[in-house]
Amino acid sequence: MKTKKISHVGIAVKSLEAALPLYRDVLGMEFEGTEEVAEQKVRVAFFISGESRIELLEATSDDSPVAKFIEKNGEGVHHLAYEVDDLSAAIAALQGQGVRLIDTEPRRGAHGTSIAFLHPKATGGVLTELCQPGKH
Ligand SMILES: C[C@@H](C(=O)O)C(=O)SCCNC(=O)CCNC(=O)[C@H](O)C(C)(C)COP(=O)(O)OP(=O)(O)OC[C@H]1O[C@@H](n2cnc3c(N)ncnc32)[C@H](O)[C@@H]1OP(=O)(O)O
Ligand SMILES: [Co+2]
Repeated sequence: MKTKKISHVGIAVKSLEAALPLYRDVLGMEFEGTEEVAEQKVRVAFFISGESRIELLEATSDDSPVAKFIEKNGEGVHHLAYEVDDLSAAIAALQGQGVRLIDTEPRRGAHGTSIAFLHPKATGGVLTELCQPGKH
């Protein structure tokens, strides 16, 4: 498996609306819009940063991974996402290397991507997402 660029950095926030001015008006980043990703129980907002993005994540329910994360750690960096060309092949390669995965099948991510998470216990405490654009 070979990762390409950093697709995005996911940041857990309590409220997208409250966090938006920092990224758009203080840091001066281009705001791409918001989207709900029901399967992940999040609402996300994207900002463009060069060839990568910042993904703000707001929980849409109490049992959302993001709600649990904020309860435990407060707001902050939640995950790193790398782009891959072929997510199914990447998952198979990781399984072949015995890497602990959260998702053994591609799931639907934001703006039509296919995504899969590696377990933070397998990645030195960094929740890691693989992301294939325009697949789902
Ligand atoms: C929209 C989409 C997209 O980009 O397109 C997204 O990004 S969706 C983004 C939101 N979706 C996700 O995050 C889906 C993948 N995440 C998950 O399945 C879950 O959050 C897990 C990572 C498996 C953790 O859930 P679990 O119920 O096990 O919670 P837990 O608090 O008991 O955590 C188990 C251990 O993992 C650690 N842990 C939990 N979340 C972590 C995180 N974000 N980064 C690093 N470590 C983390 C905890 O501290 C704990 O370690 P200790 O045992 O040492 O205390
Ligand atoms: Co993400």
